[in-house]
Amino acid sequence: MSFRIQPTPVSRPNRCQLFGPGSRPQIFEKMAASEADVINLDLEDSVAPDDKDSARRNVIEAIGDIDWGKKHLSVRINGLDTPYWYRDVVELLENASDRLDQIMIPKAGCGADIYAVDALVTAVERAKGRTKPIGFEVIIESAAGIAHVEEIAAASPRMQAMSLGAADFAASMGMATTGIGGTQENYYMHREGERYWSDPWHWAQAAIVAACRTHGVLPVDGPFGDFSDDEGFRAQARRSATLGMVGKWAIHPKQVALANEVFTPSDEAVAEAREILAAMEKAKAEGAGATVYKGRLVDIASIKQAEVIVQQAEMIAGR
Ligand SMILES: CC(=O)SCCNC(=O)CCNC(=O)[C@H](O)C(C)(C)COP(=O)(O)OP(=O)(O)OC[C@H]1O[C@@H](n2cnc3c(N)ncnc32)[C@H](O)[C@@H]1OP(=O)(O)O
Ligand SMILES: O=CC(=O)O
Ligand SMILES: [Mg+2]
Repeated sequence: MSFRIQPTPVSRPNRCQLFGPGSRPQIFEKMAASEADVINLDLEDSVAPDDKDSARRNVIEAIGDIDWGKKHLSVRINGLDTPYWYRDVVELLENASDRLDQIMIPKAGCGADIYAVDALVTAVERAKGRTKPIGFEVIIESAAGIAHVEEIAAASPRMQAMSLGAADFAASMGMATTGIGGTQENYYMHREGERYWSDPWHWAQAAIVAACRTHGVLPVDGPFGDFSDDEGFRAQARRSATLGMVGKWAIHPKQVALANEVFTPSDEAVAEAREILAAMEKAKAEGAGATVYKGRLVDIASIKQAEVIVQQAEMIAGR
């Protein structure tokens, strides 16, 4: 640990981010009524080129007209390699109501990408006298993005969250798959006639978590494409939670409950974490820095581990 204290990310539940195409306004009310913590209205890859202008209008209208409750409301703009993104930013910030919380920048490739969007957002905010600063979330979904993940996490005080986008990431890396997240048939170890599947997303997720935790940004797992595979989704989400991610996208409403289930600490996990804290209080009172809990070592680091779980549970309960 450096002498510099690890920054704390924004304190809000981010267990599930529900996506919906901006070109499909019929589902916006359903998105608002869902149990997702974050809503992502999409102007990017789920919207066909001919629908970009109308999707932008739909989204701007819906931000003001629909009751989004306590949800964190985000719009995914188009990538900086397209002719659409600057209009997305300008029209959103000139015309959308203050209910808009965040914009999501896809295909972030370097810190300068975030700087460019920040400069434009800041100029429009000032010109329009917007007093609520817009937050940023980004998607790491290219070779360049993962190579520059730390400078991206540090690129702006607006940065709140960072997701792994498995689909574009796989394409950019030249991975031999059309699957979006989850187990990949050919990614296995072989031993004595048996196959043992490994996790091709692991290293990118770990890099994202490390960059996010260094700079006080929420790490999030992106899409799981096969929405008929609940157990596959759960397994992917559990691996992400174990690595330190705080939530996962839902690309279909049936994935919302699955994400909430995995990223809400269970009663058992919270009870055990509280017991560890109590055991360490007792140890401290007795002048010890380490003790035994259920036959295993717990020490001062265990306090920090247990606090992660308790604080996450309390934040979710208090939302
Ligand atoms: C790789 C990436 O970039 S992922 C992020 C971008 N992609 C997206 O945003 C895609 C988001 N998802 C969708 O567009 C849709 O869920 C699809 C295309 C996958 C499936 O849509 P459908 O064929 O309509 O799904 P299905 O028939 O199972 O829908 C069941 C119900 O959920 C509703 N629904 C579908 N998608 C959503 C959604 N994203 N949010 C809320 N409700 C939804 C449907 O309107 C339907 O409602 P009803 O029962 O009242 O009629
Ligand atoms: O945008 C998300 C992705 O997986 O690509
Ligand atoms: Mg993508």
